[in-house]
Amino acid sequence: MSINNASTDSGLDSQSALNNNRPQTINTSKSKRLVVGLTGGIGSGKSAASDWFAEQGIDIIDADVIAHTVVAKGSPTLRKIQKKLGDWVVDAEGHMDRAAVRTHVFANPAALIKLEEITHPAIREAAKSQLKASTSPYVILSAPLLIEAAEAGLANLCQRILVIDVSEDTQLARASLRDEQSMIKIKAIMANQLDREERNRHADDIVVNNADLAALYQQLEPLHQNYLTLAQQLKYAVD
Ligand SMILES: CC(C)(COP(=O)(O)OP(=O)(O)OC[C@H]1O[C@@H](n2cnc3c(N)ncnc32)[C@H](O)[C@@H]1O)[C@@H](O)C(=O)NCCC(=O)NCCS
Ligand SMILES: Nc1ncnc2c1ncn2[C@@H]1O[C@H](COP(=O)(O)OP(=O)(O)OP(=O)(O)O)[C@@H](O)[C@H]1O
Repeated sequence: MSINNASTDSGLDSQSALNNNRPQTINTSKSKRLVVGLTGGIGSGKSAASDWFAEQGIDIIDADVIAHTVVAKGSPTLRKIQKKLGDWVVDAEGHMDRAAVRTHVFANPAALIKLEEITHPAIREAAKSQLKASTSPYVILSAPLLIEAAEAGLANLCQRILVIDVSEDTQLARASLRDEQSMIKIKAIMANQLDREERNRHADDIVVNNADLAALYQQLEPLHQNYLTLAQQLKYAVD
């Protein structure tokens, strides 16, 4: 069953684009909790957007953070990766050698698949338990591969998808400035992510983050109000 957002006026202007192809509906059969999936390519501004939602009191579940936690030193997930890819994935201190793994998997599609087959189920399980523990009016689930990793099922946990959209030039410039990584490495990661058009097609809401942070926050405010309304409707929906 799905319910309509009674006030179809979401308060969004044309710049803070609601994806017009998508009705303001939410699937109540999934959960009585509104989970908004937040996604975008590398360096698009997911963390900047998450930080703003967190300031509004919204719980954030960050798949990137979980992805780091599940491969902690001595974890079963790291042992599985080591068994699958080789002992070289672990450094002398027993930590995952992230730079070595990154270089290897983004140049070897088969190795990336092997890595994701191990990490994605672990990320999903951890995300599910964080969802259970969360208490805010709605929850943001931030994941770079929300749409790509359909088999990992993160998108299945979400009622709506919010995409942070940015031009590829801005993406490259911001990601390389932040990580001090070469354009080539960032382009290799981008090649393993959806292109903008395809990602935007899956969006319920789209925020364009080509300008400054103030412009980003200005677009997030009406979305936040809309999510609060949808969360209330979902809470009291009758199946
Ligand atoms: C390959 C790894 C070791 C590189 O680690 P590193 O510390 O250099 O990068 P980090 O994890 O901070 O990721 C940086 C960015 O790369 C992108 N990215 C990460 N994993 C992937 C992937 N499997 N496919 C495409 N892009 C990815 C994301 O935009 C992410 O924000 C690491 O990203 C990893 O273990 N990836 C597999 C787990 C995964 O899929 N994570 C994404 C969360 S759903
Ligand atoms: N509107 C903006 N104006 C200026 N800088 C920005 C803006 N949005 C984000 N940034 C900066 O760009 C960089 C990338 O943003 P952020 O870390 O939020 O992206 P991300 O989508 O979380 O990236 P990743 O997928 O790599 O984790 C950061 O240094 C951030 O401070």
